[in-house]
Amino acid sequence: MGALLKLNQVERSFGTDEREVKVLKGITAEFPSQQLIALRGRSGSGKTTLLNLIGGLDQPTNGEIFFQEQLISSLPEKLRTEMRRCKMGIIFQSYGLVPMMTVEENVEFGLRIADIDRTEWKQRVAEAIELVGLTKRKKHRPFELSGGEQQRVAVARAMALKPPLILADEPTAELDTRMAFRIIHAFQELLSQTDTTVIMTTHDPGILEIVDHVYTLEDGQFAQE
Ligand SMILES: Nc1ncnc2c1ncn2[C@@H]1O[C@H](COP(=O)(O)OP(=O)(O)OP(=O)(O)O)[C@@H](O)[C@H]1O
Repeated sequence: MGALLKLNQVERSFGTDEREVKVLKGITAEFPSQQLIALRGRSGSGKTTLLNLIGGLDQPTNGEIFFQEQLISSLPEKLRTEMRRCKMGIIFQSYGLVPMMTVEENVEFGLRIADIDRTEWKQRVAEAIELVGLTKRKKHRPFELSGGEQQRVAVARAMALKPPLILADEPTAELDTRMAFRIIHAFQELLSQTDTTVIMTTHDPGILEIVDHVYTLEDGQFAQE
């Protein structure tokens, strides 16, 4: 099989005419399976915009995005949602947890909507919650947890799915160094056992050093490394 994800001259602008802002100006790249990839760039450089496009939460102004060799950038919203639920783990602050559900229920819900066989739920949920160190808090609801703990629930929800692609926007931003590396090692373990690729935004120099590849967004394009 070819690359897991291909971006072909992807552009995204916001606004029109003289108020138009060109955020992404032609991104071309290929991302294989089983990679831990970091995306960096200064504030406003378009990292979140790019993750939204890859996750099908937004569509490019021009250009194409292929995921598992399927052109996803022009799929209708319903199909993009289905693809995201089944094949992507999303760790974004705005892609929130369900407030009325406990930690366990939130992680299980991700499996339910992805149509994962019910017999696998219990073990996958317990494993993922253990990986992010929240076993003692599994009966709590999100509002009873700190920001960093909520972020770890989102990580567990994505990890339990074991999807081909995990997209994570600053997944370690609110965590202390020890917990941040625990999460990164959990990503590494997942991708050594499955075909998962993780694309995450980060500014953390320690993390940038241990990932497989770093892409830097500069002036709407990937800078040459
Ligand atoms: N829906 C939108 N409408 C108008 N402008 C937008 C929209 N979304 C993003 N932008 C603009 O696009 C630019 C890039 O934003 P984006 O959130 O992708 O940056 P970022 O690199 O993730 O920044 P940060 O590191 O601060 O999170 C910003 O100038 C932002 O104002």
